[in-house]
Amino acid sequence: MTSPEPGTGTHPGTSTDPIRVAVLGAGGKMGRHAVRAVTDAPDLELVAELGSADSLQKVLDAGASHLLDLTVPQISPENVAFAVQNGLHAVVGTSGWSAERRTRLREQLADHPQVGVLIAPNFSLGSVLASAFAAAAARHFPSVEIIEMHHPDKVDAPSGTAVRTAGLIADARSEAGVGPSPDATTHDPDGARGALVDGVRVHAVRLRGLEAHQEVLLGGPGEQLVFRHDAFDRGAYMPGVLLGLRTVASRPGLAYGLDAYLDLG
Ligand SMILES: NC(=O)C1=CN([C@@H]2O[C@H](COP(=O)(O)OP(=O)(O)OC[C@H]3O[C@@H](n4cnc5c(N)ncnc54)[C@H](OP(=O)(O)O)[C@@H]3O)[C@@H](O)[C@H]2O)C=CC1
Ligand SMILES: O=C(O)C1=N[C@H](C(=O)O)C[C@H](O)C1
Repeated sequence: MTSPEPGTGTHPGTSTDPIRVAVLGAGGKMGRHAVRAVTDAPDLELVAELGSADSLQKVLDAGASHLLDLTVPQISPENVAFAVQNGLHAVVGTSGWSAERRTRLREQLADHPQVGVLIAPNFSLGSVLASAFAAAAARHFPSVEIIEMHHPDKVDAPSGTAVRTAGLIADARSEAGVGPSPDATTHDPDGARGALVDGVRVHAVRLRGLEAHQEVLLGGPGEQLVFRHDAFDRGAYMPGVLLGLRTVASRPGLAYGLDAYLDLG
């Protein structure tokens, strides 16, 4: 009998071998937290730390079984394609994974049916729940808008979380047969109404002092419901990072959103 692949135990941490993790973007703000979290986890082993000057060959030389991508939107698809081609599972926190990029990745995965990839626009449990609750509520309100607020060093806009939330809202409304909000397309000659993502207005604030925050505003006649989530520290994402690393090998194919690994009822 062959021994199980690392990290494929029925329950997290039950396989005998540690999950061998290479962290890409290890010197970045997320990467530094992830390096600590992986090092501290008894069932995980940090085998490689890569920055922008490193060759991906370092991942293979280190014998990694899992790649954790916390880099930049321009390079992330290349990193994940490398993982898939080499039979490594990948957990991806980097933003910028558009529908086109996900389609291309699914095509790559078709040739490697044993490989699992998780693209998690947000690893924080609170954020995932807030987006799910907002999507469930959005079918009952005519108006819905998203305000995402981040530190000014963020390279992309709108945030991956806001794009994902808009997608969930659009799907929920479509399934309920209510369609996009009629209020999303009001007169907007100067672009002051924000980006239109899957039929949902998204406003991006970049402000010194902020970390990562999002509000989904739902409006109906005479009332407003607001779902707000605040991440004050990057530690908020680490339980989700570890859950992703422990689960991805047992979920071949592409999972988009950490909710795929959670029982949200
Ligand atoms: N999913 C989630 O829950 C979260 C996702 N994010 C996302 O994660 C990503 C990283 O965020 P953050 O840590 O704040 O960003 P940082 O700018 O702090 O870090 C990015 C890192 O990527 C590295 N990098 C760039 N190119 C490469 C490359 N080719 N190979 C390896 N490393 C590379 C940089 O290394 P170097 O310094 O050597 O150039 C840098 O250390 C962003 O897309 C962000 O939106 C952020 C928070 C939570
Ligand atoms: O860059 C960040 O900081 C964050 N990026 C992710 C995103 O784009 O949604 C997750 C979180 O919002 C923090």
